[in-house]
Amino acid sequence: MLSTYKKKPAIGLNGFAIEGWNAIISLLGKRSIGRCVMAIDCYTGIDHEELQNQFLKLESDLFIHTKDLFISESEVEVLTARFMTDDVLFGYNSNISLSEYFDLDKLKAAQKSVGEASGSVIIFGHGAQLVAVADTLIYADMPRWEIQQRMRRQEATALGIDNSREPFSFQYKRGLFNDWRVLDKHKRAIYHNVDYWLDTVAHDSPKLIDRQTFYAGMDKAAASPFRVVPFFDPAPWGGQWMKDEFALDASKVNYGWGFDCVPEENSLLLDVNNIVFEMPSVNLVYTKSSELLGKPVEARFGMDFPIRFDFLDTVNGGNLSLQVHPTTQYARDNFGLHYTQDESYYIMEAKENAHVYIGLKTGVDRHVMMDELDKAEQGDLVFDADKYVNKIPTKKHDHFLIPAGTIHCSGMNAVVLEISSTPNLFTFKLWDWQRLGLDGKPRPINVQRGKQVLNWDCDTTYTNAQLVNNVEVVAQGHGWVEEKTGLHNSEFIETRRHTFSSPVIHYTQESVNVLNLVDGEEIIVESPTDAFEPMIIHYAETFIIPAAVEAYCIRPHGLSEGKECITIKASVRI
Ligand SMILES: O=P(O)(O)OC[C@H]1O[C@@H](O)[C@@H](O)[C@@H](O)[C@@H]1O
Repeated sequence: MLSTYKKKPAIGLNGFAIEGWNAIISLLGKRSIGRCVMAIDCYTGIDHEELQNQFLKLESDLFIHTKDLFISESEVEVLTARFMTDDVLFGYNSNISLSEYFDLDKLKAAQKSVGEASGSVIIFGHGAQLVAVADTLIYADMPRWEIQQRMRRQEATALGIDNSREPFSFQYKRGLFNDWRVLDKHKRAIYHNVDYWLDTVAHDSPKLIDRQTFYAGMDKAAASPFRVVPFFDPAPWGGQWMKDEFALDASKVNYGWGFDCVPEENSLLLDVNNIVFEMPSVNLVYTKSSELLGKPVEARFGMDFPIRFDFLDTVNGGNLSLQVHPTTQYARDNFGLHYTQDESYYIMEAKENAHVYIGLKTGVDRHVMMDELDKAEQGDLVFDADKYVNKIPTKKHDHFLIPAGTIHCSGMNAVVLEISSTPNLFTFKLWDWQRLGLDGKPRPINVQRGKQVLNWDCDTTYTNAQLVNNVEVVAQGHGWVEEKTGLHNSEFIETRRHTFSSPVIHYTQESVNVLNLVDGEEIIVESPTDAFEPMIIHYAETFIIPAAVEAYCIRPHGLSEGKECITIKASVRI
């Protein structure tokens, strides 16, 4: 089958971009002559040695690596212990600042030597800009998905600690709860000072763009429909649908997850005169928050992109773990989250026997059920999920609403488009069907935490009335129908489904819109006022419309011309 799903969407623009170390070092060499300070600040995940070796070629009179100015690794452990916690999966969101990683005496001595230097100075490493205000500031960025690949290959070190030998889940936990928060806070403070952005995702093929090009890319993305770069990962329950549909690596055992819109973790590509520059898409959220999110959304969520779209593929795979997500207060008290992991499952594809587990059966005895889950966690019992949880047969276009506290999981042989709030780690597994994780070990079960957040009022009656296919027609016209499909009234996301064979006008209404083409081969997104370039979208592609776009028109296109297509759109309820 020929896949139409685009895996490398890029925003095209003209600007300044160069590629290759020779070109980059030669350009920067011209800016590093005489009495001048150049700082190369960076994110985690970069190859420190590779970058240091390249910048040493500039033969500066003084070269400072900020790692030599940091407190010791054991002091970093102490500094971060409260946020790392003893839990194997969950930490607490850190409020540490990057300046706390510096040994003050060493920092002062370095600052003195920079002040006294008569020639060129290079300061390299995390927080380089905190050592001295540079004449030229370069930021070596790294998207989180690439960092995770490097963590798995033991190639990445954490902020102030070399934890590359630790299991991936520990490295990820330190990144998510501490390092990336610390570095994002620092990056937000220096965006406007950065002269050049450096992309070293592809080893040996670095790219550099300048400040004007960076902002031209941000301006364009914040004013047009765009896509982020999707990424895919195997899972213990993973399936085979995405492999074919998206033409993924056939040699992989399966693909479970497809992350199509998690801007904290996805990349954004800028195609600058045919040089494709990769950066974390969160740069757009941080530099264009009100244009992208909309002012009322920014007022509520700050610089968090609150909507997540991802795929869960269980076709010829298994059931997800039977699970529950924390209530808002629990997530706030225990993990320092501002909002919790509210979810929904939009069914993209379903084989004949597909089903979703959701909500408790009416009349279950909570004490007996919890006792059995406890025993199952100890390995003393095989938990009978069907006895306690509603198992609902499903078909394409069903929409299940899953507010925090709802027991749930997708069964095998379905493709779920998750339309959820952004947090995605906070899954309390209650039962994992006696199955091992991909590393051959049982995955952590959290019955004790689950007990504290399970919504026992969510029985069969409640589930059927409030969580399954709560569909209502809200508007229609010639050749189109708009339906509200959710989410539940205790979740902040609004979803609208449009079924159409003729053009449909949409309004962002001061919220970022996230959409997916859930039926039909191809549509085109256009501006009624020619304010942005038209964008073609194929089946299953997720795309983002910044709030600042205000009005946009979607119609069937190409192979779908004149045929019926269906989009699902999510926005923040204001
Ligand atoms: O990998 P398991 O725990 O089976 O779950 C798979 C996924 O299920 C979904 O409903 C979400 O809650 C995800 O956060 C979770 O990762």
